[in-house]
Amino acid sequence: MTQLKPILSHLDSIPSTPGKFKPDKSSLYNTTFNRLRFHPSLLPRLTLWSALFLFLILLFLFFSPSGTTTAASSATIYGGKRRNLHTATEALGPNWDSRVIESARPRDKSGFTVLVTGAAGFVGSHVSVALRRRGDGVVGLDNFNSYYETGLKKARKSLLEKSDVFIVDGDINDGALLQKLFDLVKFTHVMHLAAQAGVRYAMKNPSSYIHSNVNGFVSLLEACKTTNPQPSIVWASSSSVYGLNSKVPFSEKDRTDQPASLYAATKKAGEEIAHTYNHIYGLSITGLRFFTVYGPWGRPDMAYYFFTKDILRGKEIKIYEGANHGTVARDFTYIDDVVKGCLAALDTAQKSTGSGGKKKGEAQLRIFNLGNTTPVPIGKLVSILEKLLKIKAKKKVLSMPRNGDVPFTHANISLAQRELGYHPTTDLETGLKKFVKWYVGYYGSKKKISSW
Ligand SMILES: O=C(O)[C@H]1O[C@H](OP(=O)(O)OP(=O)(O)OC[C@H]2O[C@@H](n3ccc(=O)[nH]c3=O)[C@H](O)[C@@H]2O)[C@H](O)[C@@H](O)[C@@H]1O
Repeated sequence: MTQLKPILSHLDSIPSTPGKFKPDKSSLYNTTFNRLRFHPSLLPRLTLWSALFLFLILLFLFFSPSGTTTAASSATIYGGKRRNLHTATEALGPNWDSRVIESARPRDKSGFTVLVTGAAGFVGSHVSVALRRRGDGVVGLDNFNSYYETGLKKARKSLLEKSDVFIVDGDINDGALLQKLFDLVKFTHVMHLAAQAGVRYAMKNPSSYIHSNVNGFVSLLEACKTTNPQPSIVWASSSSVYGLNSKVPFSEKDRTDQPASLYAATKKAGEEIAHTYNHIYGLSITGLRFFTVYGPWGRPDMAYYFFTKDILRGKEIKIYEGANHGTVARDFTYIDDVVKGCLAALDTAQKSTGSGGKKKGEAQLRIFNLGNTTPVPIGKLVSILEKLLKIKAKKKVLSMPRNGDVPFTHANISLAQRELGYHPTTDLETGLKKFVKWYVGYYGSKKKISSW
């Protein structure tokens, strides 16, 4: 197979990292010296004391936490990498503020100005491009963490730059950075897609879920609530909130109090937190429950993605089955359909009602399923991939481990159909065909991939 070009050549970077806060090392001891009158007999003692004093200062600067006492840190969330979140403006890159302002500018006055968190992520990059294409102003925010290959996130960022979308390299937990962004730009909307995703990884790194999906969300809502005017917020919840719910298809009215994973629990917590901020501060908030979103520029931690990789490399793949050899199935939803749902949610979002951190009236609070309504067994997913890749997979069928996975998902989308005009049109085979085409183009020829 010949090498194929990435199919999303419309998608876009400025490397910049929140740097360390530089303490003002002003000469604290100068005044002491000036007050002393010189006497020759004082010289040795003076030298000794000054040296000691200087040593103590250096010792303090060396061992004190980098930054001020207010500097938050996301230390050890990812592989022990310490990252100071207190933002030094200069560390955001040259002319970052003018780049933010430029990127935020809509093509015409009726356009939105949207802050997209998680803009270097799978859904975030697609939504950012779609918004920019129709003329909205878009500023991205992403911490480029190493949960999966950062090269892929950087490649998405480069594509976004080609569409004139600037991504700020920063964390939603960094309140000082959010403040700077909200001071610079009057965002009409926030599309909050930054999250710690993945169901099974929650057993390996639980704190990363609390950090991003709970603390991070609250940090963002705090910034939104105080800014004036308050933006309308649309954010990514998850089908996983239905957990052990057995009533199908899943409707927004069904119970969501039996999460099967910590990931699901943090998304459910997000929905409750959204309720609180809507209730107290008048923020207009719409949550979208995504159902296993897949497609080009997808997430390498998801089954369809690493199955493709492993089939191409001739590596065995594990296919889970439920109790009594029950079928495990997912309501796989193609990225373009989800993007349409996200844009429709932004378009129908009412304004927030609060100002100056105070509620002025009731505000909109919504939740929608964004699924495909056609659950597909995992075995079928694999056979479609085999057909598209023209390679027989080495399969191992085993009982689903107790890892947070749920046996099936199936969306009832009538609410989103009615209120958002959401009509998904892509079946799994069509969507996977586009994914495989992209995958081979992105990673190289089949021959090259299998020799990794
Ligand atoms: O829609 C959602 O709410 C969720 O969809 C996905 O979660 P999931 O549906 O579990 O997607 P995958 O991790 O790609 O798993 C898909 C299916 O493959 C199965 N699987 C996974 C891994 C494996 O080795 N073998 C296997 O059969 C899983 O049990 C599951 O049924 C995303 O990873 C979540 O971030 C998202 O919130």
